[in-house]
Amino acid sequence: MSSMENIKLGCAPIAWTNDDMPELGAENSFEQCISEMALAGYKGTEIGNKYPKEPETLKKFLDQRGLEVASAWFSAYITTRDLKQVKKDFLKHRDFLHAMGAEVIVVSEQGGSIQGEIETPLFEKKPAFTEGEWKRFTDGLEILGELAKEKTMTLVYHHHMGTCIQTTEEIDRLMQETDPEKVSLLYDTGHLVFSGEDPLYILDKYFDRIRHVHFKDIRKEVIEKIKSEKDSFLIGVKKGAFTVPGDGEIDFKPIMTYLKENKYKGWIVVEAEQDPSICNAFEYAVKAKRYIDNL
Ligand SMILES: O=C1C[C@@H](O)[C@H](O)[C@@H](O)C1=O
Ligand SMILES: [Co+2]
Repeated sequence: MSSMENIKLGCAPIAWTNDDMPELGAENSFEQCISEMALAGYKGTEIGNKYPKEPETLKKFLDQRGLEVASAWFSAYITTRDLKQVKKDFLKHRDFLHAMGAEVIVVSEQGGSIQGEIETPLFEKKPAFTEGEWKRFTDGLEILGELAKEKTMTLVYHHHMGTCIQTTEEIDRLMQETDPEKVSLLYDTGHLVFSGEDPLYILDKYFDRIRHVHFKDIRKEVIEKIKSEKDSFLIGVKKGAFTVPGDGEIDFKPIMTYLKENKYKGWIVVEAEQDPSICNAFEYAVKAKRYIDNL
């Protein structure tokens, strides 16, 4: 028996205005973004730079459009900054998400990350943790996971291109060396396929730890070019590496079937950063919604 009963479909604002490169979609306003998400039929959103920072204000805007907050990204610097400061920043983020009614907190370690470096080649300069950094990272992440649990929330770790947790081996090690009670996994189809990983293998292996899903597709020919031209992650995004489900290379049918048959409970967030002046955010949000509804 497959079921959509426990799955909520959300949309990320990154297609309207890109948080990593705010010049992409600078012309799109917050209200346009959330109105178009709601019009396209989504039930929730993640949080972008243009969203109001005050929970009551944000709630009012979202309630008017029938949208909930699914989660929001937290850049952790466990391996490079004082843990006291990391915890302080995380608590602020946690409490904001809690006030917004979210149940999961997206975390990505940015110590050593090259994802924001526009001139650094993505594949050639991929970072890796030293043995010491692995220990510092997993210990620190479990501490953040405990802080999430204090509010009955779940830390979901976002594997990501250009970071030290990108490949199957790195995800395996992270899963092995952290307590499932403290660290869960965010499953992002686009990042897995971009990196050359098998998304169904990861889904099946870690289904019990996956508590949040990002659906994004890739354009294979663009990724081949990024590799041959030694582009950075950000240049790759500008060139159109990512697109919405149904518009690229990934077959979402077996992924969706797996999630439904195994009664995945939580959010699936359509997240496809690309240049909105080339690929209109509303048009692509509608395209993704139709494709997913038909799966
Ligand atoms: O979840 C995400 C958040 C973005 O800021 C990030 O760069 C993107 O690729 C992603 O998957
Ligand atoms: Co993502």
